[in-house]
Amino acid sequence: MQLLDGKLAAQAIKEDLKKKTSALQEQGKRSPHLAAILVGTDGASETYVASKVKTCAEIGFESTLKRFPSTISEEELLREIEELNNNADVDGILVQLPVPKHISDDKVINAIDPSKDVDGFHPVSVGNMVSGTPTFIPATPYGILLLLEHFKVETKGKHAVVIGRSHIVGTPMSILLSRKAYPGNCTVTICHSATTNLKEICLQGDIIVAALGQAEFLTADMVKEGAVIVDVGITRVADASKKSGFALKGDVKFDEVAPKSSAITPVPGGVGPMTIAGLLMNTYNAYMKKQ
Ligand SMILES: Nc1nc(=O)c2c([nH]1)NC[C@@H]1CN(c3ccc(C(=O)N[C@@H](CCC(=O)O)C(=O)O)cc3)C=[N+]21
Repeated sequence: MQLLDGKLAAQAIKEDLKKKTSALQEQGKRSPHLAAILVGTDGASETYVASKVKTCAEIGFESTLKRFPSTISEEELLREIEELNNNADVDGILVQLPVPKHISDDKVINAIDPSKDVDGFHPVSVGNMVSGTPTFIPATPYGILLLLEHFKVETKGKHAVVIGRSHIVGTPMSILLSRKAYPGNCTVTICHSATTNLKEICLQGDIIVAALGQAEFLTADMVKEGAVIVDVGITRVADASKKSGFALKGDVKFDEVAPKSSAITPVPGGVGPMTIAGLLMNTYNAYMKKQ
């Protein structure tokens, strides 16, 4: 069993971006700049955004974190996005989701200039991905592709089973894995809450991407011997023995699935760090497109 170590793969990508950024600075150019908007004080969102900002600093990217109380109006938030759209020194804009209920996700996503849409959620980015001329791929699927590439996982002709059909992970992941380019060229099955024979389908999977958001859902009896397992889930489960009061659990029951798999991502330290790597790659690409 090979551990698909996302921390390690993300480190290699970060080092590469750091070198590229120093080269830009030596030419007297400014650095790529990511602007993140965080609304409210959700614990997990705080952690992720802090991690994105910290990683920018590590590799020499500029970053701006704009924080707003959960009482901010939709109108005001849209104005803030517009301001970042018009700021020529900002390459990538990310609005950490979820936003409070009185604010429309769709309006927020649509407000972002597609040339700065490093999350890849804007309809223009989605359209470009589907029509085979991707501009920005959502960070998590992008990170997973980079991870498979880093560890040279064979994907051609494999049956990939994607569990979950979210716009952020399941849907784009299934599209990307079906493309001809490596890593891809898979036969893809998407499973979801209305799938009746999930276990039978999973047992056929050479590659399983678990992205349904249910802690320890995928068990050993659902997995074929030698399958490659990508665990996208990250759920905080109460755990009194931890200083934080919680443990992070993936969508895969790691201890029993790992021995059966040929390769598997851990949680934490798997897809999470690669999501950040995907976001930084998108930010760098946004910067380069403007040059
Ligand atoms: N507009 C938007 N873009 C996002 O990309 C986005 C978002 N909203 N909302 C929430 C999800 C979640 N997400 C993660 C990023 C890093 C880790 C990560 O680094 N996780 C660490 C553990 C971090 C911890 O201790 O909690 C790991 O898996 O090793 C996880 C999850 C980005 N998201």
